[in-house]
Amino acid sequence: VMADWGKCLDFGVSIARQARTVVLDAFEAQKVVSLKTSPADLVTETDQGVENLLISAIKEKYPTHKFIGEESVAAGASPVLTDSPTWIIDPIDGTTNFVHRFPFVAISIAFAVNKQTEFGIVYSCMEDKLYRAQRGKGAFCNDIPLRTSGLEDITKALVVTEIGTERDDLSLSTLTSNIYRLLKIPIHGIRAVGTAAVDMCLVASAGADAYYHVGMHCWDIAASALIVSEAGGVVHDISGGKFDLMSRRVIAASSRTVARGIAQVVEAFPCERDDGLPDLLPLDPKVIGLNLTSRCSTLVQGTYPKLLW
Ligand SMILES: O=P(O)(O)O[C@H]1[C@H](O)[C@@H](O)[C@H](O)[C@@H](O)[C@@H]1O
Ligand SMILES: [Mg+2]
Ligand SMILES: [Mg+2]
Repeated sequence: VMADWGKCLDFGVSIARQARTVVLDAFEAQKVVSLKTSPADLVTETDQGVENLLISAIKEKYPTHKFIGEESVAAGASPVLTDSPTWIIDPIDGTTNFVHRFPFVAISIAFAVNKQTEFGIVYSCMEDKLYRAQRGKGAFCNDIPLRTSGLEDITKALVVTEIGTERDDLSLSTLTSNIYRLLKIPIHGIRAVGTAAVDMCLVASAGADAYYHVGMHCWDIAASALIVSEAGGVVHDISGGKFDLMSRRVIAASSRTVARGIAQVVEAFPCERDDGLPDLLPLDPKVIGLNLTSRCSTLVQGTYPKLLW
């Protein structure tokens, strides 16, 4: 029988609401900003404070549960997802927006058991939009049911993506040529809100038709990936194959057709998986009928083979 994690979800919503008041109070205040992996990868005391607030509240109620938190990982914790009940937390998604007071900042909380996401919560703090989904039970924004646009025709798509924090030539040339190739399809347009979690919730709520990105982390999208699929959307790897939460690549879309259209023109740049495993080629045996057993031990330099089906 499927365990009902509904009470756990309710607890998650209650601590997300508490955390939002901390974010709102800090939003106008002076901030101490530190750098992480690049001059564009920022972190503040509020990121760390909110993560500590969430983790200590959860530990008190569920002492055996595990955590993958963005700022805990930045401080050295290992982001390996086991079968144990695990909370995957991004305390502030959109830290650069937060620092600049660009009003799109989200708290993202996902909960996984046996490596399967059971619920996801994304609180877009300045908009006061609390998105949530429980596996098999639909997706909601402030208790209103969500459905994606269902769009099939990519030439009518509004696509969201992110600029990310990479500033090296390979990442930036891949990223900008992806935008160029998408616009040449043509599509209606491209937007970047500055938080992956909100980008994906826009797909779930039909405000956009697809989101794609290479370089974000599991904590950015674990919650919103479930919200998109519970809203009737699809979530795939950037190649069009099977989505892998730890691979740092994703396409979330209104339909498989739109996802396929994006997979055909965008390319990935190599980036280290969240779980530190050697990068698996995004080959979904079902999709290409291959019997793949060995892992791809080295990154395929440049771009991944196109997986068109
Ligand atoms: O603001 P954080 O939690 O660091 O997440 C952002 C990430 O750092 C950026 O690289 C992405 O472009 C954003 O979409 C993430 O939201
Ligand atoms: Mg984030
Ligand atoms: Mg963050």
